[in-house]
Parts: sequence; C-alpha cells; structure tokens
Amino acid sequence: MQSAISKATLGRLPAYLHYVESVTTEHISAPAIARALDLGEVLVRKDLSLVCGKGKPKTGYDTDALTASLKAALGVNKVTPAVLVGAGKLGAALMDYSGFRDYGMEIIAAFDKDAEKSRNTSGKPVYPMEQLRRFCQIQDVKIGIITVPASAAQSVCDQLIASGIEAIWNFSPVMLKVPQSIALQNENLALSLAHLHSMQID
Ligand SMILES: NC(=O)c1ccc[n+]([C@@H]2O[C@H](COP(=O)([O-])OP(=O)(O)OC[C@H]3O[C@@H](n4cnc5c(N)ncnc54)[C@H](O)[C@@H]3O)[C@@H](O)[C@H]2O)c1
Repeated sequence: MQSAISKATLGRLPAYLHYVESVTTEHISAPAIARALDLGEVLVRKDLSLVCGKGKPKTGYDTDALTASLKAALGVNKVTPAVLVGAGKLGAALMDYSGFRDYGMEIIAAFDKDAEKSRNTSGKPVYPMEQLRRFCQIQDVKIGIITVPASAAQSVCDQLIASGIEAIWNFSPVMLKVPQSIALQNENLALSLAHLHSMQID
C-alpha cells in the first residue's frame, strides 16, 4: 500500500497522526480532520483512503484503526536506527533534528574522519570511521546517511554497504553506484528550490 502514497501525501501523514492521537472520541470524520488541520476535505479523504480505506458514512473513521494505519504507513511502530557519516555542518543539523522519529528513523550515532567532530551539541556520539563496521553490525543498523563532501561519498557509501547497511540516504551531489539490493534515496534541497521557482506565477 505504501508504494502508492505520494511524497506530498506522506508529508501530511505526521500532521494527521498528531491530530488523530489527540482525539478522544471513538470515531473521527474527514471533515473534522480537514477543519482541524485547515486542509480541503477532498484532499483529506483522498489521503486517508490510501492509508486506511474509506471511512463509514456518517460515523467516519474508527479512531484507533486510523491511528494504527497512519503509524503503519509512516513506519513509526518501530523506530529504525540509522548512522550518519560526515558530522559537518549539514550532518550536525540532521543529528540535531528529532523529527525523523515521526518517520520511523533515529540517528543513533555519527562517524567522521575528523576527531574534532566528536564535540557536537546533539548529544549523539561521533565515532572514528574505523569503528563504523563493528558498530553497525553490533547495533544491527540498516540505514546510512551520507553527508560527506562529494569526493568522499562513493568511498563512504562502499564502507556503509560493507558494514551491512541496506538503505542509503545520500545528501552528497554524487550519483552513487550501489548494488541493486541497496535502497538509495538522493536528497537535493536545490531541486526543491527549483520546484518553488517553477510554481511562481508572473
Ligand atoms: N542535499 C542537499 O540539499 C545538500 C545541502 C547542503 C550540503 N549538501 C552536501 O552535503 C555534504 C556535506 O556538506 P557540509 O556543508 O556539511 O560539509 P562539511 O565540510 O561541513 O562536512 C563534511 C564532513 O564530512 C567529513 N568527512 C570528509 N571526508 C570524510 C570521509 N572520507 N569519511 C568520513 N568523514 C568525512 C568532514 O570531516 C566533515 O566533518 C556535501 O556533499 C554537500 O554538497 C547537500
């Protein structure tokens, strides 16, 4: 079911979940959710139908069932540990952000070739690269985040895969080469900016 959910819908699911979790009634209707979140009713119905099917006429959704479906779609029933490589400016910002838990992921440690980077404000440990493989194996880490300069990205990617990582979230501007079995998500904030420009009407 999750593969049919668009990025835009996925982006609204945490807000639905946050609201539905605050509801104390047994049932909740799409119009009530739409009003609470200042969204269009049609949009809410469409989003929720992808996650939980259609609500019952008049009564709406069973609140517990909807909560469970939203959690399952977001993968938050189980928070998956992740490691980050490259605790520089971007890496430190990602380490500081606690909101990834809402999407079922938590950065539990970072790795960097520069020992100075162990001093950071996130409260999360930054270990030397030599410890990457052993840490991932002991902690059974399956997600790796790459925030190193372009020149180091492929080598870091290879090290993550050798450490047992199965999914890579790549922030470097490099088209990484990975085996087919590895899930790869490239992130580029500039692309979102291009999208924003394209939405400007003049
Ligand atoms: N996707 C985006 O929208 C976006 C936005 C900003 C930056 N970036 C990219 O993110 C990356 C990091 O940018 P930044 O500004 O945080 O850089 P930075 O220089 O502040 O941080 C890079 C860190 O990587 C570490 N590092 C370098 N080589 C390494 C290696 N071989 N092994 C382990 N650690 C290593 C450095 O010690 C440093 O701490 C760059 O590739 C940049 O282009 C992407």
